[in-house]
Amino acid sequence: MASVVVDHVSKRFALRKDRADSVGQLLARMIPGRYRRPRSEPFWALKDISFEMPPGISYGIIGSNGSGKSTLLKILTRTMIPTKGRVSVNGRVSALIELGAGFHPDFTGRENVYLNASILGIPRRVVDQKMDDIIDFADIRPFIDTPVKYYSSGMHARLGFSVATSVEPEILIVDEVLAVGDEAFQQRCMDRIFRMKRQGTSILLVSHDLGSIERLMDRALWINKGEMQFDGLPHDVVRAYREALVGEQQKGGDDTPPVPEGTVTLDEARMTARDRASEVLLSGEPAILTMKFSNHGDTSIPAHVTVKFRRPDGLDIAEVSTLHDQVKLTVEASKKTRVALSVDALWLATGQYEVDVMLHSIEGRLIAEWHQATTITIQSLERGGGVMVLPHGWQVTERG
Ligand SMILES: Nc1ncnc2c1ncn2[C@@H]1O[C@H](COP(=O)(O)OP(=O)(O)OP(=O)(O)O)[C@@H](O)[C@H]1O
Repeated sequence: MASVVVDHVSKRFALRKDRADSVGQLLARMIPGRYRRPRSEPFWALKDISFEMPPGISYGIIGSNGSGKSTLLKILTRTMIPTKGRVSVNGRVSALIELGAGFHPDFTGRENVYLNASILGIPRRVVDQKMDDIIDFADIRPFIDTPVKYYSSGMHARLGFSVATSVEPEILIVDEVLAVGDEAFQQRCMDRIFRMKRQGTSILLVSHDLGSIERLMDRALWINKGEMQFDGLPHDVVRAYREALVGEQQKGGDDTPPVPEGTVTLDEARMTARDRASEVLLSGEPAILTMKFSNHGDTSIPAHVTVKFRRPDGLDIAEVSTLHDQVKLTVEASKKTRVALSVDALWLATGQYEVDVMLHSIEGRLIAEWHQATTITIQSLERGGGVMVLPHGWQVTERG
């Protein structure tokens, strides 16, 4: 049985249309007998959404602002009732949806941990055992006995996330709240989410961080203006969503002229071992791909670089991009721009591999692509078949 079933769910809000056009109209409303009920119009924030999340499967939900993602999560956690359709959620749910939701402002952080846990049915004895971990992960020890109304939004988010993930849920539902924390904290959150996922927790994560959705989730859902646009593998959903975003940007009056062909050239692309002077790479060793671009035009071009590693038979092995990793880059006019991609380990089997390089403008237009910009040779000391070298170990235990 699926752990989450969303069955033809729609949600209608009443959108108030009672804008007063003048102070006179505003005052007139206050006169007894002249009060009119504000006019309202129905607004469907969700329209006929259906999907199923099997146990242990993690879903990322994406969509532009106001598309209905938070509304869907609120319906799943039963803080909101659907106008049509039904949801069923099987398993112990822990959710982090609104900043500080479930926190009582006058209670201290510690008291709120107990309060939250008791709502989730976690006994006090268990919370006592976990308290130190919860405080440490949230990194708020000096403030744990201070009422949460004095917490910053970052402290709220840290404590909320720490509690929600420390109670060993079967289903973890997280909205974009993580975005308020600093980058180091966001990284720790993503690491913890990933660890929980590996241990079997189903994650439902709303995020604008498309790279994390692609890396960490098993499936993705794109909600567009309240409607289900795409339910599929993260890579496919994210790609379709990105393409739509680029299309919209272009429609929205992107009048930067296309960069003429030949304006940017790739003068060099070379992959070498990071810690020794060698172009033959040992499988698993750190490596650096150095690219040198020349911009022969007289306008600097803010751009994104994408690098794709391929096997000569066309199998895509990996693709990375400054867009996904949110790295800013400008190919300066009449200059050379050096871009280095540092790779911690390429666990590839012995063989030759091809590297393609693409350059896009920030509006998403292809400026140039260099198919087989360089070739890399990998040598592996391991025997065995397959595409990759598997870092591994064996353990044999004799019994009896
Ligand atoms: N209680 C409410 N009353 C009226 N309209 C609402 C209510 N809650 C949400 N909406 C509207 O429903 C739509 C969907 O909102 P929702 O917060 O679910 O979007 P979202 O995809 O989570 O957006 P974001 O990425 O900005 O968080 C928006 O237009 C919002 O203004």
